[in-house]
Amino acid sequence: MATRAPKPSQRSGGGTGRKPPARRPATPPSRPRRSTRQTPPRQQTSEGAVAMLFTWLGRALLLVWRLLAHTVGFLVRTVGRGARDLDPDLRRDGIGMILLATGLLIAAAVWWDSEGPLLDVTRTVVVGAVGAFSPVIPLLCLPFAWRLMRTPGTRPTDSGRIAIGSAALLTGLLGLIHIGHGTPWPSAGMEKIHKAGGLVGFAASGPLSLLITPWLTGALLFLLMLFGLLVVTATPVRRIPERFRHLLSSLMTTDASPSAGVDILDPPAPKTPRQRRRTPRPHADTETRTHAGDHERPYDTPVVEAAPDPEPPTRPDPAPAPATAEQLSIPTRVVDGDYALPPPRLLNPGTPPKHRTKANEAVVEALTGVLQQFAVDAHVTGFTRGPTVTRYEIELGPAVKVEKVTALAKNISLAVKSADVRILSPIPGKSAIGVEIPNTDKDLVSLGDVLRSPAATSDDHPMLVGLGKDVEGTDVVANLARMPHVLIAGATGAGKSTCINGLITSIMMRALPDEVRLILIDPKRVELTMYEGIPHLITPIITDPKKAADALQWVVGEMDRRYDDLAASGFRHIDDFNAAVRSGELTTPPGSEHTYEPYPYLLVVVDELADLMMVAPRDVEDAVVRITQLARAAGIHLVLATQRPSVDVVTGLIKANVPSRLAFATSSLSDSRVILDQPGAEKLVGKGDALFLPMGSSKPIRLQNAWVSEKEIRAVVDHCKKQARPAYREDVGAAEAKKKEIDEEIGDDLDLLLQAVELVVTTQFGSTSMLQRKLRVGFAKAGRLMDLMESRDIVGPSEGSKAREVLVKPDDLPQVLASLRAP
Ligand SMILES: Nc1ncnc2c1ncn2[C@@H]1O[C@H](COP(=O)(O)OP(=O)(O)OP(=O)(O)O)[C@@H](O)[C@H]1O
Repeated sequence: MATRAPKPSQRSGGGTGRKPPARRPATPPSRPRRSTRQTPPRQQTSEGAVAMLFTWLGRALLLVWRLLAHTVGFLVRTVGRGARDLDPDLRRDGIGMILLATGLLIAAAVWWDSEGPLLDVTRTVVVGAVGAFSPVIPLLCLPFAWRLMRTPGTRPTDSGRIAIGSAALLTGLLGLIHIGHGTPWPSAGMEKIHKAGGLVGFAASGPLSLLITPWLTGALLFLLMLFGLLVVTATPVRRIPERFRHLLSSLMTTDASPSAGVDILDPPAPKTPRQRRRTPRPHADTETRTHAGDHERPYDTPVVEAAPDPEPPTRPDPAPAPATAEQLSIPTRVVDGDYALPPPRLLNPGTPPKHRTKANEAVVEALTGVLQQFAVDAHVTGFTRGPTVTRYEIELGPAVKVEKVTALAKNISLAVKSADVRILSPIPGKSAIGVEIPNTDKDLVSLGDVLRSPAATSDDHPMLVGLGKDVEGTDVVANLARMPHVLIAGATGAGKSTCINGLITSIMMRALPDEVRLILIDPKRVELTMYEGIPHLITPIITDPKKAADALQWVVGEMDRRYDDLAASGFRHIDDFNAAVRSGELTTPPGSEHTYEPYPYLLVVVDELADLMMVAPRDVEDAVVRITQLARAAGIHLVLATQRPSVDVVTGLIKANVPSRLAFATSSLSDSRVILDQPGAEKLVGKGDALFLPMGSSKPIRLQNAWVSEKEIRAVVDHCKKQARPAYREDVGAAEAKKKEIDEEIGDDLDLLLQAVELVVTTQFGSTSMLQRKLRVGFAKAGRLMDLMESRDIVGPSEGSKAREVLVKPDDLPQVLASLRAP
């Protein structure tokens, strides 16, 4: 966890230059104080003179080095001014190329002893500096150049860290090599220096060996090497065990995690489908798992347990399949032969997370300043940096009201120059107030990193998707099958579409088409078109809102069919049913035309619920409610997204039945209330900053949604399309509409129906209340008459409070009446 206590000087607000407060808060005795350093008395030993000599020697060397560095720096800066306008990627490529050229030059000078004045100088400098290590230098240039060119978004801070770490690593190593060769001094001849650790090796080990013996010097140099290694790999000492675990887990799983330091390598090939066949996991628990590489640490993310099934599923003798149940309604065999999942390398790594930056320290100072100005006895005791926001922890002194800090929200906003300050009181699980402030230097969270994290690779459930990283930098994944339905909302530009792309890409990356099938509804016609033709689809992408409403009706029918199979076979959940079918335990009786096959999960994604609700509010609401109430056990799950989270789109009924919510930045507090039933989303900063409220949880988790670019999506889509073609169901959104002939039996209502048709067609006004008034019937009867007319294409579908469209012209009335009278 990246919680760090600020420096004592920051806590006291020493650096702010503000007047001391009238009443200074008493610092609790337990708080660490600034340590006063004791300078040990100087020892006047005989070694003192030698030490002094080396100190001066060291200073002189440092002076020469600085002079050299400034000169080179000046030259580079002169060139750099022009280069500053270059695209960062081009700049990185340029540096990479220079590194490659340098490697080639050194290889020519050192490996092949080639002739030429520049090569002679290179040889003298390189061999003189690093001695026996010089043949390795060209090899080192290659990975560094590769990393620069391959890793987008490498920050200057990373380059600086890697340079410092490598320098320490190399110095330690050269010193050890020098000691290994008997620590020769230059006075013994440069030949010996060249064969040992070179001048750098000598500088690191020679003088020190005189002072503290070669053995002790060796030990110190070893520690220096170790330090260098930790700096290069950005591993604090306390995280060494965790890094080892990462390394082990990435060796044991097929995916290589870039966090394990292997981002320059292509991860191993994905599992074959046969390897990927899995035993379905228990479905009863609902969980959202997060992982930071260390399970030992407590995490805030709730693990939500839904009520377990009261009894395990029974395995009755296969009963005859019900007559109404169709053959498996989704063709499951879309895959001929082996289907390889897309390789993880198709998704790019993000930027490496930073745990502390100057911006964070400036905010700690500003917060401390505000607390002091208002004489509140409270202290900033640490902070946790996430990719988008940092959570600063404030602990109160004794008998200080929480309101004293929360009332300062606007002053804090002013001090840290950000309108999006969110105060958490308390931080869940801590007796501290949290102040979440957006980072001015954000990190990019990539879907690739989340899907390669142990949180995702440790579970091979096909419906597991990568969501992003929480405020502590922990990877957040979620199993859509256990959510079991999710509502995604947020203002335009807040990151909804990116999130939906992340969900669909996760499915394509992890699930075979036989395991998860998709229905994508995109009335906006722009967001989801790039998925057209992937083998997971069971119908082309639906863009017509009317067809979308019919498709939802089809899903209801599909759900009923699955329930029929479940009821006939005595299973309570599709996972158990599938397991029994796969193991051969469940078969239909001999002679039956019906065969059991595993049902794939069916994921329905609606990108813009508002467009559907405008066209057929009642039908859409009915279908959504029915699906969300029942479909979980049938393996059918909904993702509903909207940028208009108003009550007419996200109705009370829909809200009550869609338990998981993901809120991106909303434009108002009331929108936040509609999605989350609480404020908070209006304070989000956009661009994927989100609040996730999993089913059963009352406290939302703040997370930075994972980014996936269009280019990456296209690569994954292309891969999937090359593996298999979609097998579309013709009846989705069409045949199922026929199901609307709910009231085939006109029965005793024929006379009334004829009157109603006459009325509606002659007036060309399809209103239920008109039928009520003119025919003197109740609301239920008038509604039924309208449904009968809709199922016979006399009127169009319901349009909410508006009258229905009348589809029959007055001229055609006699014909229609005659067909109704016909038996
Ligand atoms: N997870 C993310 N990480 C980084 N940047 C993001 C992320 N999500 C969104 N963005 C940025 O925000 C912009 C808008 O995102 P997106 O198109 O997903 O928003 P939206 O809510 O779907 O908007 P609309 O409703 O208009 O389609 C993106 O182009 C990108 O620059």
